[in-house]
Amino acid sequence: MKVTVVGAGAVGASCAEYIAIKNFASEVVILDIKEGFAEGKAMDLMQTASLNGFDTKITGSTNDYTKTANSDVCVITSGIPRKPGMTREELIGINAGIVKMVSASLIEHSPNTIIIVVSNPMDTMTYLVHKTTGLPKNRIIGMGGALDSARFKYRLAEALGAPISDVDGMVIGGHSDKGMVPLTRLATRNSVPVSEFISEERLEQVKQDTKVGGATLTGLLGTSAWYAPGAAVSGMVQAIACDTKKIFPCSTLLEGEFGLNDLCIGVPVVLGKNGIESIVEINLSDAEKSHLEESAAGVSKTNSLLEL
Ligand SMILES: NC(=O)c1ccc[n+]([C@@H]2O[C@H](COP(=O)([O-])OP(=O)(O)OC[C@H]3O[C@@H](n4cnc5c(N)ncnc54)[C@H](O)[C@@H]3O)[C@@H](O)[C@H]2O)c1
Ligand SMILES: O=C(O)C[C@H](O)C(=O)O
Repeated sequence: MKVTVVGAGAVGASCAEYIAIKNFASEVVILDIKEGFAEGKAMDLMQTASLNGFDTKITGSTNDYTKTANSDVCVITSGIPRKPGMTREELIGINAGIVKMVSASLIEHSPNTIIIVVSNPMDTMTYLVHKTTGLPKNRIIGMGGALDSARFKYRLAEALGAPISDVDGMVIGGHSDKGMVPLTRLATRNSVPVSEFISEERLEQVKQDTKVGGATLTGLLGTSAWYAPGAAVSGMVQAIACDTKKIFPCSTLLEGEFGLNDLCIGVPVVLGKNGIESIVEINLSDAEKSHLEESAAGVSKTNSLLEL
């Protein structure tokens, strides 16, 4: 399994590190436009191999896409991150051009690749890759829900006073401060609905804290987060590499599923060797449906800013 990560910045390097540490890929290529940067990150990471016990070969490339040839999975993290006070949507102007150019270059050298889009605004960037590359829909996957769900579980565990491993939950909808739909009704502690343990008010607080998870970290760090994003991507790449058929909420092109059309937004999907193996159309309550529709309207509004 060969994986390319475009963007050797905070998120790209974290993706490469977690993929390598999990030791399921034979090769990871990191590519960046900044001279020598990807090569430096790759060398630094390779010098952790004997310490962390992995055999994945990591190499770097300064914008030379021939080095990425025949990648099975390509992860796009290139682009600017937000600063405190900004929304992800404000990044569209710069990131759309980068994502369009990068995805075309990747596909030129790896026509059979599966693409995972990370750059923000992620749902719109995923839609852009659909509109401009012609790759089949199962091979274009946006990463947002896996991260948002991890943050949801972190907040749930905090509220419950429980270990995170005892908690399960999922966030669907757009990867934006307003658009996330944490499914509190379906969240559990060891199979028991979390509503058995905490009040509606506390659960509402968990929901709100989850939705602004990225903004909270951006406020603390001065730029957006990277560890959990990298770990979330590595989990998705592993599911594809090992054909696990695990369910992740991912941004995918909807063609009638959940009553939505012509946009990419986070819904549960099965990930395996073909990328998105299927969309899992779970039953939503009326309130959840209307939150997902509102979220979709927000994503479509951002999509309309694309010059297609
Ligand atoms: N979807 C998510 O859940 C999620 C999570 C975290 C970050 N992000 C997004 O990921 C992106 C990257 O964040 P970061 O913190 O790593 O930023 P960063 O600035 O640390 O890294 C971005 C890298 O992209 C490189 N780059 C820019 N243009 C390029 C091009 N044309 N070709 C190759 N490389 C190029 C830059 O040189 C830089 O090294 C941002 O848009 C951020 O909002 C998304
Ligand atoms: O918050 C951001 O802008 C980055 C990313 O989308 C995140 O959720 O961490």
